[in-house]
Amino acid sequence: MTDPRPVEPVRIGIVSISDRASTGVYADQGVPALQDWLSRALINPLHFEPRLIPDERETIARTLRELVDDARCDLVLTTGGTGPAPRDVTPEATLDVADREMPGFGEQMRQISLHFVPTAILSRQVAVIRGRSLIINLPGQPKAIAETLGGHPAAKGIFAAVPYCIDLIGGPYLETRDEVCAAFRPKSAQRPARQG
Ligand SMILES: Nc1ncnc2c1ncn2[C@@H]1O[C@H](COP(=O)(O)OP(=O)(O)OP(=O)(O)O)[C@@H](O)[C@H]1O
Ligand SMILES: Nc1nc2c(c(=O)[nH]1)N[C@H]1C(S)=C(S)[C@@H](COP(=O)(O)O)O[C@H]1N2
Repeated sequence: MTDPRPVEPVRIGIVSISDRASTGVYADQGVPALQDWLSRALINPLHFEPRLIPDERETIARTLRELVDDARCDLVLTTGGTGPAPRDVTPEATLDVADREMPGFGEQMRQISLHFVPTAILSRQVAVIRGRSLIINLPGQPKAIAETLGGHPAAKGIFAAVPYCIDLIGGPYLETRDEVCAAFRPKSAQRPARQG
């Protein structure tokens, strides 16, 4: 049996949080790296809402509220500002806008990242739900984006759990390309395969 329903469009907020990239000291690689990975992983038509902002708690929280409440994003990914330096405040700002915490994402990202760098434990990244949107922090190193979303042979990437999480909070049905990211859903939540 094939699924006759059209692939649902998805709205994704992408927030690069960097003092230096946002003031032009270096070119931002966060937004392009996130857009590249998501465009390869997802079959759905994607609408991106990109933002490049400094490491300021109020600015980060305001941006996240705007992306969820006004731009109606189903998913928001941030990159940067998760470490222990005094200006790293992304997790605090994310918790400021949270309805609920999703601790498994941060736990799994640190597990994955330990297969790449011993300093993985320095990332305080969190994930939360606000309304019907999932917000996830990723580390600032541009290479950490593909590492945490896609994973390592020894540790599954976190994106595998994102589609089912978005189902459960009432968002669109995310469909992935298995060669980039094999999403996992319980059998009862799976739709029939697509033709072709
Ligand atoms: N948006 C970005 N674009 C390109 N490289 C970045 C970006 N964000 C971080 N990096 C790189 O990853 C490193 C670690 O990221 P982190 O978020 O800790 O930045 P930082 O040292 O606080 O500096 P800044 O906030 O000015 O980017 C940075 O020092 C930089 O080399
Ligand atoms: N997958 C992955 N995770 C990673 C890293 C990385 O290069 N790859 N860098 C680590 C380092 S060095 C730090 S300081 C923390 C926090 O980074 P951030 O402040 O850029 O968010 O993320 C860690 N997690």
